[in-house]
Amino acid sequence: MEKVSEVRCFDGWQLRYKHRAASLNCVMHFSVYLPPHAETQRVPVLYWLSGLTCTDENFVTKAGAQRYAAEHGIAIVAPDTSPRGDNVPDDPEGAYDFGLGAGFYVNATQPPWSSYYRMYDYIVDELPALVAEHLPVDAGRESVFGHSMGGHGALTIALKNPGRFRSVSAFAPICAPTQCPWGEKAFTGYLGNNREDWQAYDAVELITAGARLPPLKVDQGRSDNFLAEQLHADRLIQACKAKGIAADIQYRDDYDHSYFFIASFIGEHIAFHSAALSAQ
Ligand SMILES: N[C@@H](CCC(=O)N[C@@H](CSC=O)C(=O)NCC(=O)O)C(=O)O
Repeated sequence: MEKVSEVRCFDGWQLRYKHRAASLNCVMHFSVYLPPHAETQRVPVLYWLSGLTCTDENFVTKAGAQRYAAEHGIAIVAPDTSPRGDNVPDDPEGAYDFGLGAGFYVNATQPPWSSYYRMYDYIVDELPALVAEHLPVDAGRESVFGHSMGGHGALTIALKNPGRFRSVSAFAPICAPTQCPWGEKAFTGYLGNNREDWQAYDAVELITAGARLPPLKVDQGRSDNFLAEQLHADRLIQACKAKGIAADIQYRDDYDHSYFFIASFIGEHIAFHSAALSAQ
């Protein structure tokens, strides 16, 4: 992989890399924050999955996470949200909720998407292997968090890999993508018309089917324009309750879907992950 930028930040480094991604059949960029502790030791690593329309840079420039990552001695890896490049197919109408910037963290099975859109494999296998090979992280101490489409990604990746992640958290996640317009459009395109195939990437369905979760924290703004139609936090609360899963899922009055909301609670999320990542 090739470093494309480095900036000093809270005595650590905000870094950006590019590399050829075999799982996505294209060149990808990702960002990494390394805390000061990484100069002398391997540090735990937290993967941030962004939402629709984002690249790896939205989180880096808007969430204000670096101060907290530096305090807790945690690296944060922020990947892009889809394969990229002139050859990569996009939504035929250029819509923001499918194709470029909207990979939904699944492995597409339908052509032409299946030749590039394998974001699940990229996030679960290829990127962590690359990070562990080249950066001073402790690959045995990993957690995952994300926003909206990325919150869906974080939840489903934690659910599908029991024992791998120490903790999972999400801001305004798409909790039941098989039951909302964003998810129905994306899953029809990437996975085909058989709705049974979609369930493997639906957090509420996976929890209801008995999948295990590490400690879970979710924040959801009550003034989020997408809450009623797309996100369905109540269904996540109900699914956890039905399975006796003790999750910290909170509604936040007046907060919307934006990075202002994320920046307001990012410190609490990183402290939550730090507790799990530092436990023996
Ligand atoms: N049409 C809107 C919707 C895009 C949007 O709100 N994107 C969110 C994530 S939504 C779910 O995955 C986002 O994080 N945007 C980037 C940002 O920096 O705020 C639009 O295009 O605005």
